[in-house]
Amino acid sequence: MSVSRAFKVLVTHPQVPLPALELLRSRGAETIVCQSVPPSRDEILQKVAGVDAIYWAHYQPLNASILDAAGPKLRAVSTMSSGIDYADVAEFKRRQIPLGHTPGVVKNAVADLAIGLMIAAGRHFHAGRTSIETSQWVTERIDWLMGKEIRDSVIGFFGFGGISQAIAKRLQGWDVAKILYTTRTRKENDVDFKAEHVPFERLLGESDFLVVAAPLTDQTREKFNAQAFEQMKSSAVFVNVARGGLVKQSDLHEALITGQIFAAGLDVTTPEPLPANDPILKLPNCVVLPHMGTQTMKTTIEMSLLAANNIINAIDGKPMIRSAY
Ligand SMILES: O=C(O)[C@H](O)CO
Repeated sequence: MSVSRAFKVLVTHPQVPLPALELLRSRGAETIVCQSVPPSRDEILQKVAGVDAIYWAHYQPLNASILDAAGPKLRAVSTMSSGIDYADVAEFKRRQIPLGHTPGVVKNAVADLAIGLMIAAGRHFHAGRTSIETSQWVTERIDWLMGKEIRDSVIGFFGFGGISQAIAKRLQGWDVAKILYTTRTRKENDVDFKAEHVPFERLLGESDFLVVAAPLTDQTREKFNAQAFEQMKSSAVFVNVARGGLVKQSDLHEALITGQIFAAGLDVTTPEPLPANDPILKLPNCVVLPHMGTQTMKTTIEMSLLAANNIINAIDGKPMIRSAY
């Protein structure tokens, strides 16, 4: 059933894919599209007054100041991201304003990238490239750039939602030794991936590749710190595709320098963007990417449509497809 009357949606970024805008418009939306790149808070605050819905397409704080500026007609907000650590979810709950986000559809693109990082870090892509650029291509050494294989390795996941499960599914054909994961409660479908639910200490102590794919919350913030790295194998490869805030980056830097762990692959850092002179970029055993896990056109369009459908459902008085609370 279509939405019966016109409603106004503020879209906070001019590059939201057209299919999502067309979907909103086909359901009666008047779309007010912000034009600034990067998005300007002033423009948002100026245009948001009186809208029925907000399509939040970037990572600026989504908090009471935006909700106040929107006013009493606001009935739906959806982000175009899976992670919503920049949103004040408690404030949405308090005001009973539906907040949607776009998990699920991001899993395949992020899983591909995570496996890329496992290989890139485990096999010294960064050091290899640097050695060419600095004329240090050491062909005479047999032990040069010796890396870690996924075959016969214990793969550990911190978090076992859609992204981890998409990685585990892909790895079924890679002859891994074991798949372990740590979450608050056991996932009933873990048998589908031959994965074992283990306490955090076992995950740290046994993983050859440890992949972080869990939301950033007060409970997970800086979970990977000096104490955690000390419990990991010196041969371990650490990969983070979640949020930089789950890792105490100075402790990771130390663990990589001292050989506490073997290597790291990071799609997310603190801060973002990472300054060009950040010490983590200088480490030969660390591959760093600029938070590009979902950056494929296919996934971006799926995320944009899910955000639009979240809004349409809420305006129709139905539950959002993926609600943040
Ligand atoms: O949360 C997400 O959707 C991805 O990390 C992109 O930010």
